[in-house]
Amino acid sequence: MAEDYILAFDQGTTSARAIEFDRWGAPGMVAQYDLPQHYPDDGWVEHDPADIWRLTVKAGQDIIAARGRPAAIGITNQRETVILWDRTTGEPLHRAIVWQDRRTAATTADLRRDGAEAMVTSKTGLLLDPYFSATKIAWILDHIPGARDKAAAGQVLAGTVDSFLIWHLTGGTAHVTDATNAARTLLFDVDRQTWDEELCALFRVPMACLPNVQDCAACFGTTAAGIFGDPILIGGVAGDQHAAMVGQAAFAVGEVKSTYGTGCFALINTGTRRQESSHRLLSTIAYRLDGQPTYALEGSIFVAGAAIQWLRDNLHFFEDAKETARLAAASTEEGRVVFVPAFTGLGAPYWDPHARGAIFGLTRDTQPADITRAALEAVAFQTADLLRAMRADAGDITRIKVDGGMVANDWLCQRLADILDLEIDRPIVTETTAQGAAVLAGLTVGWYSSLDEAADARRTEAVFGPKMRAEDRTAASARWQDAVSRVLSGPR
Ligand SMILES: Nc1ncnc2c1ncn2[C@@H]1O[C@H](COP(=O)(O)OP(=O)(O)O)[C@@H](O)[C@H]1O
Ligand SMILES: O=P(O)(O)OC[C@H](O)CO
Repeated sequence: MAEDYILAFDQGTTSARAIEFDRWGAPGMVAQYDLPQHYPDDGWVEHDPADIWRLTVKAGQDIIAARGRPAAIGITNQRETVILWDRTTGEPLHRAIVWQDRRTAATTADLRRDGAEAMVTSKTGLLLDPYFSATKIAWILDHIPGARDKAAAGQVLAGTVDSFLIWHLTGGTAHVTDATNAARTLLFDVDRQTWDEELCALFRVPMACLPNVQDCAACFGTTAAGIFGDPILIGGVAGDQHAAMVGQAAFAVGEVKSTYGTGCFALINTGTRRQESSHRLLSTIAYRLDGQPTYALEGSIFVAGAAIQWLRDNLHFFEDAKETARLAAASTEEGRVVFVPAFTGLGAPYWDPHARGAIFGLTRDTQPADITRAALEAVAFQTADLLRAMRADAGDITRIKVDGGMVANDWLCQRLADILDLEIDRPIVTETTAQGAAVLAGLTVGWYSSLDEAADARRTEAVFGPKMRAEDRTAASARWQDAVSRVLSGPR
């Protein structure tokens, strides 16, 4: 079925995936390769750009070898992660510094102490936290000998993972990104829709390093001959959480999607006028089409599925994440064990990069099943913290659309419904991130005339409703709040 499918790349934190989507939004063949993680120091997380490139190309080649040439390519990616590379050779200056990395916590704390946060938040919708790209770019420029001189001479290009991939896919001809990825850097004015001189000066990032910013559905370039055979148009790009808004068809004001992968990211559509948060949520771009941004409020949790991976890889509680549903159901303790997985600090609404993880309530008979259950419950409690802030900012929420690797877990979906006290709507296609990238590319090549037309593809597979007694929910939430208060680092 050559040219009758869109090839969507989902370059996530833990894997490089390529997925085939047809016109009706149905996924076909999937090629996936795990991405090696590097943890060189406490709170540091890196990826090798050569791995990101090699595994992405390999995944794409697998699909194209089996299915022929696609009509277009869509790209979605882990956000905030930055790569700097040489304009002539394409050689990276350093490993990618990943969104979870906290090495620049002192820089953002200093800037906050200097009173910069109000200006930064009003322009970017973000907060001063090491999560975002700007301080990571400056760190590489400051720590690689000669990098600042090279950047001053115009020899260094910087970008998020989409930008790095597109530059290489187009044979070094297109240095571009999309508005949603740009909006995560701390360097992009989300009202004026441009890189901002004052922000670039504050974070010491030369503007000349930054890519051109385009709509999410646009011509980003064509692949260089040879990588995937004949050239293919790259027609859609969005950060993964934004692509998931598209895949989940969360187009109406007030619609919420929450994605459960390595981390958890909940976004509520706030329409074409940007709304600022009064409760430490981020104000970001959901997607931008024809120059018009649609905005969202976002709550970001750094550790969701990553806690499951930690139980699997470090504590060897199980071999496959799938086993967690059975283990959690087998746990007989009633929520006495509370696990705060603040491995790399806490995100929204706490924003504490110095917090670290802890498990409370252990007794002589605590079993792996109890700790596994607590790891899944932590995902629900953290989402509850986000939704509390979201409701305070944006009004009532009665249903959320969920997706991501973790929502295959029925126990977790039921727990989410119980703790959040609302309906959890799980779609048939849970690869909504890649689906969103395919939809954006489909808009560019004329498969769809509007987002709404593409949205017809979304179908609900299951709805989980709350079953927990209100007093049990209140007691469980109080245990969680108490545990969180114990891991917060306090004023520094
Ligand atoms: N059945 C499951 N129950 C709980 N967690 C799961 C399950 N399946 C996968 N996960 C977790 O989900 C994450 C993978 O989800 P995915 O959406 O692929 O992540 P990412 O895009 O961040 O790489 C992993 O952290 C894994 O531990
Ligand atoms: O790769 P994921 O799916 O964990 O998403 C990472 C986020 O984009 C980080 O902000």
